[in-house]
Parts: sequence; C-alpha cells; structure tokens
Amino acid sequence: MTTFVNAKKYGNYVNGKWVLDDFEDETLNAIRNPANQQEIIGYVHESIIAEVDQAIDAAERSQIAWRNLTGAERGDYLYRVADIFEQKIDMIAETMTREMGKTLFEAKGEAARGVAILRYYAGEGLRKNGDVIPSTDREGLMFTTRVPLGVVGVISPWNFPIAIPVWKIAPALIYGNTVILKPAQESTITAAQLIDCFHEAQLPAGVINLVMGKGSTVGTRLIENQKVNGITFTGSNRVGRIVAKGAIERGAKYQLEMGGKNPVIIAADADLEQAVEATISGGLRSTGQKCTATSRVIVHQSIYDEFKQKLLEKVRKLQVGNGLDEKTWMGPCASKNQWQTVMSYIETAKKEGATLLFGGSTPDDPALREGFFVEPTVFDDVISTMTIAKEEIFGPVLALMKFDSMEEAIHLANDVEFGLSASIFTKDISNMLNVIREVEAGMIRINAETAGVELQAPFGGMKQSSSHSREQGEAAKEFFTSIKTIFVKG
Ligand SMILES: NC(=O)C1=CN([C@@H]2O[C@H](COP(=O)(O)OP(=O)(O)OC[C@H]3O[C@@H](n4cnc5c(N)ncnc54)[C@H](O)[C@@H]3O)[C@@H](O)[C@H]2O)C=CC1
Ligand SMILES: O=C(O)CCC(=O)C(=O)O
Repeated sequence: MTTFVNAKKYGNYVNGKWVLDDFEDETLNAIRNPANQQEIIGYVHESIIAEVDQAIDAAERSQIAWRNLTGAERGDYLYRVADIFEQKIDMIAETMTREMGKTLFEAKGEAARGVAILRYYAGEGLRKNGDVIPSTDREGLMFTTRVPLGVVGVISPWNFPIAIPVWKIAPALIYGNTVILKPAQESTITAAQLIDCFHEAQLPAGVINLVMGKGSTVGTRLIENQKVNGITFTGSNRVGRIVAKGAIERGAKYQLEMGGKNPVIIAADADLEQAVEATISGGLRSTGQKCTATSRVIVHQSIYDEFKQKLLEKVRKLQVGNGLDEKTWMGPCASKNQWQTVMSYIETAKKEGATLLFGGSTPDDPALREGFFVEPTVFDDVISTMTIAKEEIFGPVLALMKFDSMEEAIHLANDVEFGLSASIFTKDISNMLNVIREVEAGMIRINAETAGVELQAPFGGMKQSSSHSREQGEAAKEFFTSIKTIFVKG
C-alpha cells in the first residue's frame, strides 16, 4: 500500500482530457528529487497497453480534421501554446530542476528555448511545402506537395525534458500530424506541465496526447501499433535499435537521435582561456548529460601541460549542489541509475590505467548526501582503446588525450563509433578546413563548444549517433511529411 505525502498526482492526457480519476493509487509511482531523495515532487501514473491504444485511437480520429486545417490555422494554435508556455517558464523550469536536477539557470534557458521552437514552427505553417518541377510534357504541370505521416509517436528522454519533446511535437503538429508523447519516466511531471499548455490553448481533442509509464510498455506499444505511422526517438543506442527494428518490421517511418562521444581538439595556436571555458561548459554543464557533451579533450603536446593546469584551476572552483541554489554550477545526475553508470565508468577508467587528476567521487558535503551527486572529474593519460575514450558516459567526466600532428588529432576524433558533434580551437584556417572536411560528425563547431544547438539549424549525427536523418529547422519537414509528386494535364 503506497503512503502518499502531499504532492500532486499526474495522469495521462488523452482525447483532450486529463485522466485523473480513472486510475487507482496502486498505479502511481513517486517522482523524487535527484538532489534530495527525501523530497517527493509528485506521483505519476504507470500506464497499461490499453491506455496507449486509447491515446492512439484518439490521435487517429482527430487526424483528418487536423490535417485539413490550413497551415496558418495550425500555426495559430502553436502561437497560442507558446504564449501560454511563456507565462509559465519560471514554474516549469523549477519543476524541471526538481525533477531531473539541472540548474535553474539552465532549466530557464531550456524553457525559453521551448517557447522559441514553438514560435519557429508556428511560422512554418505559412512557408512553402513543395516545388514546381519542369515536365517533359509541354501541356503538363508537375509539382510536389507534402502530406503528414498521420499519427506520430514521440519517445523522449529526460535530459532535455522540454526542448526535445517540443522540437519533435511542434513540427509534427504544424505539418498536420497528430501526436502521442511518451516522456521518460524521470521527467514525466515536466512533460505533463508542457502538455497542459496545449490543453489550455484548446487544441482539438486527440491532436496531442500524453501517455506516461515504462518504455517497455508504452514505448513498445507505440512501436507495435499499426496505427502509428511514424516514431521519433531520442535516447540510448540500445533502445534506438529496438525502435528501428520494430518500425522496419511493420513499415513505419522512424527517426533516431542517440549517443555521442564528442571530441574537442585544442591546437597549438588555440586561445587557451577560450578553449578551457568551452571544454568546461561543453563537458560539464548539465552534469555532462547531453548527447552533444564534450567528453574527449584532444590537446596538442606543446600546450598540454599549460592547458591542463588552466583547466584544473577552473574545475576545482565549480560549485556542485542542488540546482535550485543559485550558487550551484552543476547539479546531480538525474537518477540513481545514471549515477551508478557514471561511477562505474570512473572505476573502469582507473582500472584501465587512466590517471585521475580531479574528482572521481561523490562530494564530501553532508548536505548533498541524499542526492545523486558526483564531482566534476578529469582523467589524464587517456588512450583511445580505453573504455572512457569509447563509450558514452553521460556524466561530468573529461578524458584528456595528447596529439602531435593534426592528422593524429583527426584520427583520434574519428576513432569512435559515434559522430554527433566535434569542435576545434585554433586560429589557423587550414586546421579549421581540415576538421570541417575530415571529422565524421553531423555538427562541426570552430572555436565553440561541442554542445549547444540552434533551433533553426539541422541537428543530428553520423555513424551510430543517429538514423542519418536530421531534426530541427527546416530539416524536420523531411521526417514529419511524405512527398507527393503531382502531374496535371488539362
Ligand atoms: N541522446 C540523448 O540525448 C540521450 C542519451 N541517453 C543515453 O542512454 C543512456 C541510458 O539512459 P536511459 O534513460 O535509460 O535511456 P533510454 O534509451 O532507456 O530512454 C529513452 C526513452 O526511451 C524509452 N524506452 C525505454 N525502453 C524502451 C523500449 N523498450 N521501447 C520503447 N521505448 C523505450 C524510455 O522510457 C525513454 O522515454 C544514458 O546513459 C545515455 O548514455 C539517454 C537519454 C538521452
Ligand atoms: O546541445 C544541445 O543543446 C542539445 C543536446 C541534445 O539534444 C541532447 O543531449 O539530447
């Protein structure tokens, strides 16, 4: 029997209604603050398959009417959602910090980004959706137009609880699809507050639905149900492969954004202050829990020691703590699972011969004992065969590696199975061009950190980082629509 403290209970959002009364308390799981496990943020429902099917049916029923609105009409709904969301940025950001631990500063930035993404895609309702193509028949008119996929399942992770769902939902809706969101369990309440903005904006019933619960139940059903025409996923490579296999099996369209093992190359002529700042921000912000996080720091041997000293000076001063405390620079890992994974990578690195320069444990501060904290961690003497140079850690761990020539640096940068983001710090144009040309990554950033994406630009990776598709900006149209080629003759 669950004993409830005074915290709100959250249920699914299906067919334009919050389903709050129809489920028993036995189906509720407590969401606890990763900065303090004693604090319960709320209780969230664990759905069963029949509830996923109800949401899918609702999305299917609302499909034709939604698709038949003009893009401008759908855009007006998104503008309304953005306005409502903007009023709630502070509240939603605080929920995000309490629920998954990122600092309030970052949470507010992310919530504001959510509003901007909604407005960007609202405008997309008035932009072109086809091309005229010359026909070889002089009496014919040939052109393309785009139609929605139909019902889209959005499976999202916990590390960007607003930005990622929004950058999937907003383009899905503007191009005429209806949506079922299945958020990560670790960020369910933030997702519910996001979906409430759509509710308040009075989107037609069934156009957007939220089904909370386990990936193995809700996610699996979205992958299996024939009525779901497209699935967009961000998360681990393990689950990404499950999504891809299931979608291929029944001919659904799918899109995957997965891991990264992103390198920053620090060339001999780099501005070291700038490179240190970017390495810290890129690698340790959000406690390293970004697929774009910097995890391999590949430094020219001539400046290696100087760079290392400057880096350590700053890392030592980073304040770890509860993300709601404004002095905190870095919050906890989002969950116990995540914390255990990070700690086990740190142990493996030590066993495999990397030298621990800083961090590597939980902070001493007794006030942090109830949370999933880990110190910002820096390893030296890392070589590319070590596990921490190969696998995604998703934690605040930097691996320092040394290089002699630019060829070697590029070889090291490419010597992993991922290819999401990469950056170089240099003043030399030929170094820059070399990296732009040779590094296998979907995003190359020069004199800028590996993380941080802009909503109007394509986002995605090479190799195992994605399904070779791109999200955000105009690129989103490729996934959320199908092209129809039209030929007309009088
Ligand atoms: N690329 C990125 O932004 C992210 C990468 N990750 C990576 O994944 C690792 C594990 O994190 P998790 O939260 O466990 O990621 P995950 O891949 O298990 O979860 C992502 C989403 O998939 C759902 N899911 C889980 N199993 C499923 C299944 N069988 N079918 C359909 N959906 C399913 C989850 O409920 C969640 O909504 C992290 O340490 C990190 O390396 C995690 C989150 C985001
Ligand atoms: O770097 C960013 O702002 C986005 C990163 C991201 O999408 C992710 O970690 O999943």
